[in-house]
Amino acid sequence: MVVDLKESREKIDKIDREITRLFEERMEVANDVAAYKRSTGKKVYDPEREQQKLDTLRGYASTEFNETAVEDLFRQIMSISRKYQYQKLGPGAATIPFQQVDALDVDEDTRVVYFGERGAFSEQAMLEYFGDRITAFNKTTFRDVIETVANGEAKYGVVPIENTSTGSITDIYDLLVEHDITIVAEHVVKVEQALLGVPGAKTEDIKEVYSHPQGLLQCAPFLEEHGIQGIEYASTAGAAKKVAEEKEKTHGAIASTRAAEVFGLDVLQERINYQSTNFTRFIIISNQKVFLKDANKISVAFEVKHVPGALYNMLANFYYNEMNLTKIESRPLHGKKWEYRFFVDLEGNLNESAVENALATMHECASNLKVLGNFETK
Ligand SMILES: C=C(O[C@@H]1C=C(C(=O)O)C=C[C@H]1O)C(=O)O
Repeated sequence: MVVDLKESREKIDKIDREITRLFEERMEVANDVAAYKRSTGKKVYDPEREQQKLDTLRGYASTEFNETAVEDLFRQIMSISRKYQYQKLGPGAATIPFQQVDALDVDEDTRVVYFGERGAFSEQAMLEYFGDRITAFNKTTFRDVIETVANGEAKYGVVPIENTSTGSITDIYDLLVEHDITIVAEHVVKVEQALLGVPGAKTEDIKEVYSHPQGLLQCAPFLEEHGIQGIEYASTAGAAKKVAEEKEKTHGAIASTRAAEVFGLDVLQERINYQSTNFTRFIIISNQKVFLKDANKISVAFEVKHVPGALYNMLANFYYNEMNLTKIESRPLHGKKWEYRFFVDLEGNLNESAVENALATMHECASNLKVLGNFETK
């Protein structure tokens, strides 16, 4: 005979009430443990003890399904217990080698390196973020920008990391883990492409345009409509420079209106990109591990073992600590076939106990965990 639903639910209600009572009793004990740890300076997280507990509890389960389920359940319970302990201990319980600052250290002598040529969108991002009271210079490859910051030749660097139309700029992700640098800020630029030509030229004169492949793609309908041939070039601002040097009336460039100013070109037509929501996110990097007090996004990189559940357990740290995951990206690990490094963006500030808790546990679940930065996103 089938048991009545009402009857089953009443049973479940009773069991759940008992589980809640026991859970609260357990948390009371965790409070005692926190007090003990505070007085002895012992670390909150004890992975050996947790592993022993999981093994023992699995042994109590009567089916294979329940073995996994019990492990899953107690991973969560212990994570919550740790989160509670970190809260009781207050900030600084987990050691994160980042220093909070009220503002970034910037003055007229501060050297800032940006990617690309003058007039590039990276330069625009830099000027919008820092203003012009800095000492700016450029490097034409991502690697050079990153190395210039890593070795201290520049205090800050500005590079693109993501575009709304084309996605992540993966080279930057790889370079971020290769060097000891930190993301200290981000800045989003609305990318508006313009048709530039030599002074006096008209749109009808243009037969060929130079631009970065992205620029050509973003303006493809315009080029087709006007019967203009697109030719790929290293960067948008570089294309503007080339057109200015050639002084050929039939040659144009797709670049920013700023590039026109820089290289003395005319803006023949503004906003020729067909997608109006064309934004690029730039990051400001530093070789100092600092974060601003209003920082609300954390970027981390990590690797996990090539075993079932490895990524699940890693991501569970965020869920258990109520950290909203806003982006995940994976990049191939060199020398390891079909294995990946993960890049995750999370909402949070390094001062929060939930974040400290998550990071302390993440260190145990992953290898080569690197906090790439904690910065403000608007
Ligand atoms: C409660 C403790 O702190 C942490 C939480 C645990 C738990 O909830 O069982 C176990 C080990 C520690 O990582 C403890 O050290 O016993």
